[in-house]
Parts: sequence; structure tokens; C-alpha cells
Amino acid sequence: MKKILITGGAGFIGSHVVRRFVNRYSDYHIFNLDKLTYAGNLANLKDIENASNYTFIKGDITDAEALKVLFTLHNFDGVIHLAAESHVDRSIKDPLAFVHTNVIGTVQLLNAAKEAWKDDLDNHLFYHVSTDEVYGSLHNPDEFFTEETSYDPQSPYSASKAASDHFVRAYHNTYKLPVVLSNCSNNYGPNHFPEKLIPLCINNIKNYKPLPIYGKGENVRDWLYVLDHAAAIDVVFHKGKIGETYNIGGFNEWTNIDLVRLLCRIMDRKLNRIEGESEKLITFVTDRAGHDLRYAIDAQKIMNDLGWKPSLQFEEGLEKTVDWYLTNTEWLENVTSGAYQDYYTKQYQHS
Ligand SMILES: Cc1cn([C@H]2C[C@H](O)[C@@H](COP(=O)(O)OP(=O)(O)O[C@H]3O[C@H](C)C(=O)[C@H](O)[C@H]3O)O2)c(=O)[nH]c1=O
Repeated sequence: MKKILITGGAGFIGSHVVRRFVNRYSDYHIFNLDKLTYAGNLANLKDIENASNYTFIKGDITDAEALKVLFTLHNFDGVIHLAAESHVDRSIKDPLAFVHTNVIGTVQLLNAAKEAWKDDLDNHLFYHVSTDEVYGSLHNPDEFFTEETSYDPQSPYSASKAASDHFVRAYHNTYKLPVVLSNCSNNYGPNHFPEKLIPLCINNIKNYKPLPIYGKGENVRDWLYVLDHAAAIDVVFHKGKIGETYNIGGFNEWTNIDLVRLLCRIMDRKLNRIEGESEKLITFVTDRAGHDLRYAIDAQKIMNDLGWKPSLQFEEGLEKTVDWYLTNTEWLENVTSGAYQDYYTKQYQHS
């Protein structure tokens, strides 16, 4: 049985990856290492928590000693590294927290893997899951990020992810650590923490609260359903070429204002409101500092070389997402109030 370590598996994207691997691969044992910060909670994984091929470990990727013990104890065959601080606005307020987890945490994990695998590098894989924000901000509508685009990170968050990508490649180049990387565009779907644009707006529309649109709402993001990202990660992990990078995206660009208007229309319908009622909540607020104008991913390489493609149309994915949030009201209340974090922190405080 192969032993796979997934870091950040209680978070938004991580939990969908953990579920997919636990359910699809009965010949793998999945170890989910997560610190359980405000953005990660085990309620995201209730349905698989008792699976015989799944183990949760509460821990911090910046803790070198703990990593050494874990790698010695479990002899992991592969690592899928998703643990990260992810929210751009938080990175603007507290860049060091992002350096700590995203840069130092990644290097500690690389060191642990390098040490544990040094006598048998060929039979192991370190997969780093990253973001399209490392490429910076596009201004020409004809341009897309490809795997060859130069890095030009603009926010403390994207600078920390760019640094971690560079370290992963440096460990491949210097120590021959077998690595693969992917850089994905904006994800949306169930279990997304309601500080991010889509779940924040769903929650606020539901509660008749203002929908804060930074600047004029003209910034463009490419959106991908989180389960499609999990499927792409599965494909890259199993079929990706060592040392390569794969861009993942939905070919699905929206300005923020158009996206929020679409969301308002869907919510009006679902909540039996008069058409146009939710749009009245849109409030233009001070722009994000250094706000990247446009991200657009060219995902041809993963489509052509590995045969992955997005499965859902955006409107369909958005409907599913809205339905999930309107059904899972307890989840939404517990993450917003911090109740899950208190509960799970207490449950695991001695582990
Ligand atoms: C929270 C918020 C956001 N926005 C704007 C800012 C962005 O242009 C867009 C999406 O913002 P959000 O913070 O949801 O996501 P990004 O800053 O694009 O970054 C996200 O996608 C990438 C790929 C990652 O790698 C990040 O980890 C992830 O957080 O809406 C608003 O206008 N109002 C708001 O209240």
C-alpha cells in the first residue's frame, strides 16, 4: 500500500483532494497533515473520517522535528503539498505569516522529504500545488499565463508562493528531488471559507448585507470548480513528468462585477426574491492595495499532455455552489463564528 502525505488537507482545495484520493484509491493510505487554522476544519471531511485508508494528523509544516518523526514513522511514498496561507488581503496586513507558512513551511517539508528519500529518490514524488498569481498581472487582453511566463508576483501572498515554487525547483535542480508543480487559477465550490469573493457574497446576499466590490469591479479572474482542480491534481500526481510545471485553469474569465451580478440573479431565483433585489446590495469600496488587474491561464499543456479538462460550465458550477451554501447553513455559521476552530482545536490540543 502506498502512503501519501497530503498537507493542508482540511482546507478548501485540500479537503476535496483528500476525499478524492481516499475514495478512489483503496490501495493508498492518505495521511492528512493540517494545522487547523481558521480556514481549515475537519467538518469538511466528516464523510470520510472513519475510512480505513485515512489518517488525520494535526501538525505544522514549519515544525522540522515533527516532520522528521512523521517521515521516519510512515515512510511516505509521495507528498502532495497544499498547506498555505491563501488570502491576499490577509497577506497585505501580515506578510510575515505568509513567509512563515508558505516559504519556511515548504522548505522544511522539502528538507524532510530530501532526508527521508535520499537513498531511493526515484520511487518518490514531491508535488507542490501553487497558484497562477505568481505570474503577476496581465494588462493585454490577448495574453495568457503559460508555463513559460516569467514570474512577477505583486502581492505578499503571491511573492510567498513564488518563493516556494522556486525552492521546489531548486531542490529538484540541486538535490535531484523528484518534483512536479501546478499553478491554478481561482477556485470556487463547496467548503470555501467565506472571506473569498464568491462565498462572501453568497453569505452576504443571504443575510441582506452589503457586497463589497473593490475599486470598480473591473478586475478579471479565471474561475475553476474546485472538484475539477482536484481531478487535475490527481492527473498531475499520477501522470505528470518529473521536473515539469502544469498550469490549470478553466478558460473562464469574468470581471468581478459581472460575476457578482450573475450570483445576485441566481440567488434572487433561489431565495424567491424579486429580480434585481440582491443587486441593490452591491457596494463599491476602496480598492485592494496593488490589486492585480487580470489573471488568465492557458491550460493547453495539461489538456494536451495529460488529457485533463474542466467538466463543469461556470453557471452550472455556481448553481451547485449556491445550493451547497443554502443547504449547509450550519457549516457556514460555524466557520463564520469560529465555532469549528474552537471545537477542533480543543479536540486535538494534546496530539
Ligand atoms: C474578498 C473580496 C475580493 N474582491 C475581489 C478581489 C479579486 O479581484 C477577486 C477575487 O478575490 P479573492 O480574494 O476571492 O481571490 P484572489 O485574490 O483572486 O485570490 C484567490 O485565487 C488565487 C488564484 C489564489 O491563489 C488565492 O489563494 C485565492 O485567494 O474579487 C472584491 O472585490 N471584494 C471582496 O470582498
